[in-house]
Amino acid sequence: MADNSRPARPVILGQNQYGKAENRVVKITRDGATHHIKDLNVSVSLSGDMDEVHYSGSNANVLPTDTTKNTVYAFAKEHGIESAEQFGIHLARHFVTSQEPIHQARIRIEEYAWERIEHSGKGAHSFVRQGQETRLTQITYDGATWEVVSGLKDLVVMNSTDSEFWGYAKDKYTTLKEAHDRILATEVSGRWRFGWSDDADPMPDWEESYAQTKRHLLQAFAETYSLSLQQTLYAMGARIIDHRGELDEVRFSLPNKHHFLVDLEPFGLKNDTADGAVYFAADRPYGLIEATVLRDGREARIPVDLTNL
Ligand SMILES: O=c1[nH]c(=O)c2[nH]c(=O)[nH]c2[nH]1
Repeated sequence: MADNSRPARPVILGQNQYGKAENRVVKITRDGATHHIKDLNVSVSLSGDMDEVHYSGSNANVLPTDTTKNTVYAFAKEHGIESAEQFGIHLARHFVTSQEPIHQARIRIEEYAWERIEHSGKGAHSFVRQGQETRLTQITYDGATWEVVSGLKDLVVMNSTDSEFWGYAKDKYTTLKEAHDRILATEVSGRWRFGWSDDADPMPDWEESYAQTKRHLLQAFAETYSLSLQQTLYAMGARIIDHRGELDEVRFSLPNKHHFLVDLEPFGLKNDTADGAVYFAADRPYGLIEATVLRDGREARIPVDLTNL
């Protein structure tokens, strides 16, 4: 039998800690048609009487990192998230007081702030992530003709309801459950091409055009009851083409930022969308939905791959 006892070597274990890092937890609280959101990235790090797992591999003192992850999601559902500080204090106290070998818990939390999208539709469940998007433009001139393509990237938006996805094609590899109430979130990358091409014609008001195009995009996102991200994309593009006569073409690349309902049944907790739920915000893989929306009769010139622009 292998001798796993502490080797007689002039070597000792120094500081050590362990836990589950970057638990992406999104808690929606429903107050009638008004939703509130808490979006956290929670990292748990525990330390204490952990010599044996390092020296001999005995796991007797090790609360699995998987358990620390489950605790984060279960606490979000059971106790809610009032503030990152309150949530972190609650978790740290739990680990230190419930597991004798754990002497110290360090909980690090990043919180992502969301603002409401003001719009004239019903409900208050549409949000835009705080922080500026990056505004973009590309100008091409051959001495006679101008081409101006502007746009933005890194604009993160979410609807916490009014999104479904069902009735899709199925084959033997399909496992996705149909969704009748899901979160729809994306990080918008969009480009729009101006019709203006000739110095003899009046130039568009570039600043006003950007502000209004962004506004229409956000409002279409907020006001569209979505059966797919494809439908929402088209609604955003169509609204821009309808309202902004200076633009001929819009192209969007929309990653579907999946939010999965966490299964809390094993802990006796019901987690369904109807009364405010806890989600795991996945970062990859992600669906990627891309399309061009054109003014009828105009040519599509924005490159298919927006990273080339
Ligand atoms: O809005 C969506 N469109 C899809 O094409 C798709 N595919 C998928 O798995 N989920 C979704 N959601």
